[in-house]
Amino acid sequence: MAKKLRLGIVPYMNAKPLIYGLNQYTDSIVLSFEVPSLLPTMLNNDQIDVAIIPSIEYFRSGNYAIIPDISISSYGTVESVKIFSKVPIQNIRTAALDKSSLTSCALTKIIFKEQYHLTPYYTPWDNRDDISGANIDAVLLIGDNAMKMNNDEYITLDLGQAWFEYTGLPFVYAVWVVKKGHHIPGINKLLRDAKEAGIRSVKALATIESQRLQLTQERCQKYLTNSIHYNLGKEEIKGLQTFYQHATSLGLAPEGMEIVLNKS
Ligand SMILES: C=C(O[C@@H]1C=C(C(=O)O)C=C[C@H]1O)C(=O)O
Repeated sequence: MAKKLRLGIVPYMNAKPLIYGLNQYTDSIVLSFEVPSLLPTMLNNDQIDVAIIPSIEYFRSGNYAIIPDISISSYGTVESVKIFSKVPIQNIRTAALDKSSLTSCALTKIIFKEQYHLTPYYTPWDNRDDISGANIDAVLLIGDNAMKMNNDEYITLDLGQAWFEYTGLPFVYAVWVVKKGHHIPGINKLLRDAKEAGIRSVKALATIESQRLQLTQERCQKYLTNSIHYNLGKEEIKGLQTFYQHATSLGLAPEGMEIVLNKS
């Protein structure tokens, strides 16, 4: 029997439209679900062949080629990448950053430093911990945990919105990648077709996710159609390059990396 293609993907609602169309390939594809910060290591260790990885990691590594036309992005409000603060944003002195994230941790540092002139003391955050009892001013949460948080108890900052106000550009959180030189015939088309099928089925997906997360169907559908975007066109590439420039200027990524798209 031919070896199955191993895909690594984040477990959050935002990624579901990208994999919905792959359900029909259970004989030839196996999906592994893991938090974004761990997927690059799995790819490097050859535990998987293709992965959705945090965009910052693409620039840190230099070892990957990006599958064209697909991303997890926002064009303004993202809803699921948020600072939850106990104090006004300008007064944050200690901030804990979701350990599951890499890109949004970098984005937090960029927005805090460049927009708010803040350099808080940063610590990692395990999202099983209790925020109200923790000795920190603010927490960055991403994904389903951020969606499920009660906004009323905190001052919040939506980082997709903050980025858009700052740059006028979309923000790219994650991209599908393969290791450079790892030729997987047909992978670009397979993942693009899957994305298109997922987007066509977004209503059904929102219903499934609303039950899983105990959120309303309307909220899930709005999130998957208005907040999260799945293209990687000219504007998103510009957003990605602009993020990379800010990241290098703060020492969060090495200089000299190029955007390389996967050919097959
Ligand atoms: C928008 C999101 O994008 C995610 C954020 C990531 C990060 O911060 O490293 C990585 C993958 C994406 O799934 C989210 O999960 O809320």
